[in-house]
Amino acid sequence: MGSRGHTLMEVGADGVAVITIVNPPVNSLSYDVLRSLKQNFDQALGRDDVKAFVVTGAKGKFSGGFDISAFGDEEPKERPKPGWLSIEIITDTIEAARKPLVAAIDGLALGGGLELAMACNARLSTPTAQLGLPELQLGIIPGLGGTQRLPRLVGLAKALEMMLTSKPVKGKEAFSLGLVDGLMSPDDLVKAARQWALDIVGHRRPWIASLYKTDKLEPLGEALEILKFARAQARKWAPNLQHPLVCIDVIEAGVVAGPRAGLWKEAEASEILVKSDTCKSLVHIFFSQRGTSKVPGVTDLGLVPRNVKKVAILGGGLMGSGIATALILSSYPVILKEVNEKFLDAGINRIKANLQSRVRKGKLTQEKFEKAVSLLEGTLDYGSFRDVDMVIEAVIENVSLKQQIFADLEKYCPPHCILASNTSTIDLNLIGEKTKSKDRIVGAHFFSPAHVMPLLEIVRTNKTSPQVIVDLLYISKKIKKTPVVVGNCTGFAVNRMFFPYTQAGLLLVEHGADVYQIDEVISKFGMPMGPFRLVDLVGFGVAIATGMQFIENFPERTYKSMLIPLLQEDKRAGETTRKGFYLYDDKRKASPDTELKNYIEKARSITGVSVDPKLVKLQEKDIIEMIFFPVVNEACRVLGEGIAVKAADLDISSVMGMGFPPYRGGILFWADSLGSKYIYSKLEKWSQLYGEFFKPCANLAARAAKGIPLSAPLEQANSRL
Ligand SMILES: C[C@H](O)CC(=O)SCCNC(=O)CCNC(=O)[C@H](O)C(C)(C)COP(=O)(O)OP(=O)(O)OC[C@H]1O[C@@H](n2cnc3c(N)ncnc32)[C@H](O)[C@@H]1OP(=O)(O)O
Repeated sequence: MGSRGHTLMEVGADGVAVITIVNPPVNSLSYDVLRSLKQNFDQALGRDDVKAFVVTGAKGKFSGGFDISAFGDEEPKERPKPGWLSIEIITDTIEAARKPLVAAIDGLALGGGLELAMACNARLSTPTAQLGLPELQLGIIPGLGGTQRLPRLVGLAKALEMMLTSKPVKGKEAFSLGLVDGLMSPDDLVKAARQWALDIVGHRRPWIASLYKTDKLEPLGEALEILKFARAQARKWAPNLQHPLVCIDVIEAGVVAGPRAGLWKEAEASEILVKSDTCKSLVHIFFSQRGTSKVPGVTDLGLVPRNVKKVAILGGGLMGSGIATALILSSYPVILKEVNEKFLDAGINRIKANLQSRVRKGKLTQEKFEKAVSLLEGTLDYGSFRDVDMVIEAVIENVSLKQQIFADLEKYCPPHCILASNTSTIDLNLIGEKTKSKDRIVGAHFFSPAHVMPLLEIVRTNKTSPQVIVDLLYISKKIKKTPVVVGNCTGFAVNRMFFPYTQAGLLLVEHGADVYQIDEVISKFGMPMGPFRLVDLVGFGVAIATGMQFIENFPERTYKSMLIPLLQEDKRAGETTRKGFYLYDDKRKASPDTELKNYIEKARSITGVSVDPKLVKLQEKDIIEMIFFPVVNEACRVLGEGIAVKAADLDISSVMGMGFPPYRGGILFWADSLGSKYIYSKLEKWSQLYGEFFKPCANLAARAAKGIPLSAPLEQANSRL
């Protein structure tokens, strides 16, 4: 690989050496950049005409932090021992230099970027720059002194909050916290930083080494209490993760034994964490999330997204109103169409309620609320569809209704208008059957609640034009969703992969496993909720309707249980009826129901299944495998059929669509950590014991036979067969 960035140094007549980090797109700190920085620095330290330094980043960005793609470099020659970077370079060379340094921060200073800035003797930033230490999101801790310097600049409580939540602060807040010393406009930034540096030289401003500041640190007793509280929070928020606790330990070492001891502990812990499975998984998620918008044959054609100025939404129900909320929040004018005044009012009120809830949580100002509402217009006919650029249909899942709607849309919308459906299961070719506009029909499958959930499944048929996909990819970025482009099939990628999730649960329960134990184990694994709590939330009406789709399309591998229909017969249809697999109180808190066993017995007698003693006494590991391996199996099918472009897209879909724990890297990344052979052999065994539902698919079987990872590209798997 070629050079990964460098720094540029320019020495002015004023005696200030300005070092600029140049490594597009985010000026990350690669080893090349760090080496170049050190060279510049060493050189200028020896020059008599240099009195002081300013460090800044090219093109309005200070630095996005250490180069994440270099995490995997096993033993780079540049990293001879722990602490080489953070102690020898950042602390003993830069912070301890005989000439002062000022950081000029525009755009962003994240992770190692902010850590470098904190080692400078002062920091100036623009009011909108983002400053933060998001390392925990990657399974590591700040490793260039951030755990030591941030608490000394902003106090322990705030520093812990910033590190544990990974959330950056804006320049303006950073100034009020004491993290930066002055705010400047982007145009004045470097000039002001030069002057600041000269002022330090001339003793007109203090020469501060952040590492030894103590005025912001809380007194020891209080500090220990804060750390204790943070530990309790970290255990509660992320019970499966070690590194937040390691971060707190490292911070504590600095507070108790002094910052140098803290630096050493930080360096040693970083060395271990960067090699951990958690870090590898989270780095995989970081790059995979950015990779979903690179679609071969679509985004490599040089197409430019068209300007979508106005969107129409059909249907103001839960989905339609959520989608409208997401769009107006991102400044898209929206027309909401309903069939009568009553439904239209209800839809508009739902949208307003979505926005108001944001205002209440402090996430939206009243002014922005009003602006968003002003972008919304209600209608009962197609009259105003003349100038819309995109329509999203979000009516009930009824094929003939949708066919009629799309035929109407073709008549009333301009010929360039994108015709999208939010269907979660129905074949798009069927929906567009009565039109001649198949090239502009596309699926825009949002997840409920649409204004909150981060995933957008973009479904293309073999007729959808690449331009339409490019347009939708752009819109998804604008409305802050992660897009994943998938092919057309029953359930598309997410619902199809996860339909065995509930089914596996039902199969286990009919064979004697316990509903509540399954949910508990699966939650502990890291899912937001187990299969039974989830189906209660979704509601049995929807669950049965989608179940029917799967029975129709994949009869051989659908486990047919009567348990949910039996419960529904008794008006137990999930959370909305206060009874499903759980009982719900006024506050929607779920508790187990002793009556459930009667229904299970009845279901068992209908299916003719008897209790299997082995499945009554399942270990945690068995439950996890029996619930998730069928999901992995379906993911392999989706991949094998080309419904998903690459395995990483399914990892992102599982994390963002279903809440699969990101620190396990997504469904297939996790599966690969166990091995295709192992998963195959388990599924094969269960399929003999419990039927076709578990039968490994051809793609999985082929990979297991050759020992190829499930995430390896398809050509690789095929070519070696
Ligand atoms: C030792 C130290 O303590 C360890 C560290 O510093 S770890 C790194 C800490 N820094 C971070 O976690 C920041 C990570 N980056 C981000 O959050 C976001 O990329 C950002 C806010 C900087 C920019 O966001 P945005 O403008 O939406 O652009 P985004 O698409 O995310 O990134 C642009 C490109 O830069 C890459 N990139 C961003 N940050 C990177 C980094 N730190 N290292 C390597 N590549 C990076 C992305 O992969 C993407 O590449 P692509 O164009 O090939 O897909």
